Amino acid sequence: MKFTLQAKDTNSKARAGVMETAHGTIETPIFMPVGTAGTVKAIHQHELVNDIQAQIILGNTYHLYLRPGLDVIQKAGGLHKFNGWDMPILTDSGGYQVYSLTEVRKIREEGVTFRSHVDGSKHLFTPENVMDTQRIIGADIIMAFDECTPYPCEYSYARKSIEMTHRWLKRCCDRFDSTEPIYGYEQTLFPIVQGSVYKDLRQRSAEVIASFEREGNAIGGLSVGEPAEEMYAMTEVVTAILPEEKPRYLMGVGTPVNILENIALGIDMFDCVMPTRNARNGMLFTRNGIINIKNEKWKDDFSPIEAESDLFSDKFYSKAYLRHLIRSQEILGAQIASLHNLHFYLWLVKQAREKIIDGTFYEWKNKMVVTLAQRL
Ligand SMILES: CNc1nc2c(CC[C@H]3O[C@@H](OC)[C@H](OC)[C@@H]3O)c3nc(N)[nH]c(=O)c3cc2[nH]1
Repeated sequence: MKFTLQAKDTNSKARAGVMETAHGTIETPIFMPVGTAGTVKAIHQHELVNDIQAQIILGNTYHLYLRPGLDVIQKAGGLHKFNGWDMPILTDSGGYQVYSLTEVRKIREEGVTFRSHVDGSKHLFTPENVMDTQRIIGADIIMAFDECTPYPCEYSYARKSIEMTHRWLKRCCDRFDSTEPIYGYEQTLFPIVQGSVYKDLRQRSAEVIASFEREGNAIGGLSVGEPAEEMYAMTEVVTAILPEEKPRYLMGVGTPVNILENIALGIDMFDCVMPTRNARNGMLFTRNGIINIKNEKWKDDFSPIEAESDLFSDKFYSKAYLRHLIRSQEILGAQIASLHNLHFYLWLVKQAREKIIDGTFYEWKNKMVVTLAQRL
């Protein structure tokens, strides 16, 4: 996977670049719609490509391993063939899900045993078998098996945890580098920096991750409930150490404001369930601020969802109609709101990229973060 830096902001650490994968190119900064179980919830493939110009989507090892199962995905010829998305895919390793979705789990040096949240069956994830699983899924970018520490987390626990995450990373690299792609195209492994909210642990983890010299690097263990200032402080510490010429992926982030602030801190790639999950509950992100469409004030507002947007459904449907759909829990409500939010997130990072290239990012970012936080 090749990464070319195209522009760097002079007033911040923001940068614009392009990643080249076996399934196409990705222009950064980029937002990656989350398609946990092999689908971006409520969105059709042609909408992802044509309406919101998504460039890469996410899948998740934990979910896909449990359902539909690796046999189905392998028989299909990999996830791209299975869900018909012939552009780049990134899969997370499942480490986070094992901690966030399962009750009964044990973390050992060997790996993590857990019970499926689907049918209670028992499973073991190890650095080795999670690499094999991601080979079978066939994502272009795969993530190392790590421990995402909770927030808050004792310093002593976080210190022990990064050492295990680093030992697991070595096992991931050994396994990945000694196996071949199954479907004939190259895959890339990203390691993940941990260290909770402790500056010295973040520095140590970033140095160890950088020393593996992989083609891209991720920052984990954030967006787990810590205050935004802590997230920004840790990101700043880590981006000062991760190599400038490799893409940086901040996992699970975030709100539109989080994304702009972290672009300014040198992050290139983002993923978050907020645009789709919150859409289903009626929370719309717009260039003028946040709309809670369920609010009484939109009851007879027949103006378009977002008149300035170039998305057909933003102009075609009214706020009053979408409010009715969401309150009635109509499927169309989830579809319209999810497409709107994803379109907005992709528009926002595209705007950031263009401003970085034309040298106006910093002033634009400082104005936008005020506007985007407004409740309309
Ligand atoms: C939300 N905040 C957050 N997400 C995070 C994720 C992805 C969640 C993954 O789960 C699914 O979304 C819930 C997505 O999977 C498609 C995402 O990639 C993380 N993954 C790993 N391996 N390590 C981390 O330290 C980590 C931290 C996170 N913080």
